[in-house]
Amino acid sequence: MRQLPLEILTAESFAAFGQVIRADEHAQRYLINQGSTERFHDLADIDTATGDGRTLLSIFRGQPRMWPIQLDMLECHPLGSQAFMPLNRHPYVVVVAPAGPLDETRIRAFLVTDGSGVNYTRGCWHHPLLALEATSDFLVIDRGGTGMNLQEQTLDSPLYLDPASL
Ligand SMILES: NC(=O)N[C@@H](O)C(=O)O
Ligand code: NI
Repeated sequence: MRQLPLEILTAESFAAFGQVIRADEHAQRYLINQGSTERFHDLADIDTATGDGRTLLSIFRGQPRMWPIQLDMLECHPLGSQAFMPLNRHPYVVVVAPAGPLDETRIRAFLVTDGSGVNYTRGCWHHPLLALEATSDFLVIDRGGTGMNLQEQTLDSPLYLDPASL
């Protein structure tokens, strides 16, 4: 079983898979509401318009995964993007690979500990939600509508997330 190291999530390291959603100094931001509110503007490319697509806003309540964490499959959404924004500060793990035919050598894992969210681009391979430490709620924005928007693939070689790489 191959160990998959956990990387730190940055906009640059995640660029091939989508956007990092973070209210920080890198965002386009400006004051609104007579200066009482700061808007961190347009943080992710929400892509749900394919076909009769419409944008869904949901909450996913993820149960914490227990170590060792074995990964046997990835999935992708060929018709739209999918964004996850944590509603608490519990850590979680994002496992991704570039869109297109799944190349298992290009699977990467990111540990998120600062409350940042992620938006997977349309077709980006990812593992279903991997919450850690506690039951965790995530605001999820993805595509509703007709068409098969979930493709799953079993890995030829299962992977283990390597906690020692933290
Ligand atoms: N299937 C579903 O709605 N959830 C997955 O897409 C996921 O990425 O968690
Ligand atoms: Ni998904």
